[in-house]
Amino acid sequence: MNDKIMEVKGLNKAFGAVTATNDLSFGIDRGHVHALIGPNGAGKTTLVNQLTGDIFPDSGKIIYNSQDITRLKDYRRAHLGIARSFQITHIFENLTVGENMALSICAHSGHNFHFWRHSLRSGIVKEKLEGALGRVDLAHRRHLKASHLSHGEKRQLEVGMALTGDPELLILDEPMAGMGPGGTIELSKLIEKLKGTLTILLVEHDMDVVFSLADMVTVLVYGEAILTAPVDQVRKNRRVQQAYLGDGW
Ligand SMILES: Nc1ncnc2c1ncn2[C@@H]1O[C@H](COP(=O)(O)OP(=O)(O)OP(=O)(O)O)[C@@H](O)[C@H]1O
Repeated sequence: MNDKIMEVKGLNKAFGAVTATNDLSFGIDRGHVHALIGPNGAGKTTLVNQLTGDIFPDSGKIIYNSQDITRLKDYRRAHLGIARSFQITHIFENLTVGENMALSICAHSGHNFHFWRHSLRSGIVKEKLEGALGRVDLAHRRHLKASHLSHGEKRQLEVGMALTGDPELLILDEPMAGMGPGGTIELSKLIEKLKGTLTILLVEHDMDVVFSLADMVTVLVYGEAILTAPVDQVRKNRRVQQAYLGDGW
């Protein structure tokens, strides 16, 4: 199998007169944390929406595990192993942490949604629940209502829920948004821990987080990928400094 889990080739997407994705090409190496950076309006969310199948490009190709998925529906991409954790939390505040996770496990394993509480008694679900809670360090919070979690812990839960489908590629869309320093450290630790167990595409504005976690970085400017390179090269690149990081970098 190709060592690129995903390749984007000549992708174009316009909204009326706005070109949000402009002949964009880059690849993501299997097992890497690959960051996507760029100023506001650079087209990061539009690109991610095309990778997950929420919107379709006008032209160009998206190849995943050597398969052309450009026109594949979002749920079919999820079945192929692409998971996304959103900027806005998608958890049930009135359910406990354990219940949220169990619900996600049941949804991914095809259990009847109406009987998900019942399926909590199933040994397989229980075992998966233990693993899922442990993976995101929330085992000690399992009986707490999700509404009582800190902002950072909610993100951890959300990432945990995205992981219950055993994805190969996890897309994290601005996971640090709205987070205090403590939450950022905790979530960074979690991403560091996940590193190597799956491929992560990290859309992130916090450059300290990007530079400490990413193996490779793609820089978007006006919908174009102006550079895909290891962190050190991105830091030093003159065009990136001028376009995005400012001359202070
Ligand atoms: N549904 C839409 N209709 C019209 N224009 C859109 C739509 N979605 C995005 N755009 C435009 O496309 C461009 C890219 O937007 P996008 O949200 O993808 O950028 P971004 O890099 O994710 O920005 P941010 O960092 O602020 O989230 C912007 O000019 C935006 O206004």
